[in-house]
Amino acid sequence: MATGRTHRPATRSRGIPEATVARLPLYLRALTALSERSVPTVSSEELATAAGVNSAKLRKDFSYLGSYGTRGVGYDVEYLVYQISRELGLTQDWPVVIVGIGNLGAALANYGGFASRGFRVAALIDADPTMAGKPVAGIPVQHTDELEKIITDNGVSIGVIATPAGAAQQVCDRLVAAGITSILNFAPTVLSVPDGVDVRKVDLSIELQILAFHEQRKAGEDVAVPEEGAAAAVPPPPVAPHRAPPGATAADSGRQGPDGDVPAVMPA
Ligand SMILES: NC(=O)c1ccc[n+]([C@@H]2O[C@H](COP(=O)([O-])OP(=O)(O)OC[C@H]3O[C@@H](n4cnc5c(N)ncnc54)[C@H](O)[C@@H]3O)[C@@H](O)[C@H]2O)c1
Repeated sequence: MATGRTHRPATRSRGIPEATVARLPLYLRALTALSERSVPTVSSEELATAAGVNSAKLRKDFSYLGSYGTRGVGYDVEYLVYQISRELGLTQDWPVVIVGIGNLGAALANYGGFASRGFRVAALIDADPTMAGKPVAGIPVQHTDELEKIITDNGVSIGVIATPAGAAQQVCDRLVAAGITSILNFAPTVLSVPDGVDVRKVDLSIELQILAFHEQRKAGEDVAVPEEGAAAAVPPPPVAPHRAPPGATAADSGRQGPDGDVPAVMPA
């Protein structure tokens, strides 16, 4: 039965803060680009700019990895790629199942970026019997009746939910009961999971709502300042009806900070 925690601890094992963990993929993406250009070393400032993070924060983050760079030389790009990949668990292959192969599930299945980052789509699962056996991205869709067997047979620990919101909790419960311990949820609903199961939520509409908030603010700032004495006749700028997403912090709902590191996609 799925109950309990829907949030995550502030720190993970080995004392790496969750905020640092959330920035590691940004460093890795920037480092991978440098590696592809055969750049051997990079300074903390250059890497911070490429990753969109403040350089002092970057140095602090890397200190958790035991990586301090060399004065006057910087960081060894290849070694940092290895170190961060190892820390993120990307030096091994992660089979992933996607449940709900509609518009979004099919798009995710077709996304080439998973495989290049070590995530192999092991199976596609859908409740619609007419889809069973039909290939999507070259993988035959399997019926939800097979869900538990698929997860066991493939040793899957990461599940992606792309079903309608109303089905997501039930799908989540089945995934967890079958042994899934990490879930990426695209359905617009809050999932309840037992301790030991991590949930990350992706909701593009929340991102758009936050952008709408800022657009509204900008429009308010553009309203001409009235001449003295006329102020009382002019209504104040509109108050944004922004509601913070579940789990969002004050920093999340604010504008992008000086570090430029507010993720485009909110953590669960
Ligand atoms: N997070 C985001 O930014 C984002 C963006 C787009 C869509 N969504 C959400 O993603 C979900 C899917 O959207 P879509 O446009 O692909 O919808 P869709 O209707 O095209 O696809 C949904 C699929 O889920 C299957 N399904 C339904 N119940 C199921 C169950 N119990 N088990 C397995 N499969 C089941 C359906 O057969 C269908 O193939 C929705 O919840 C939608 O709101 C999220």
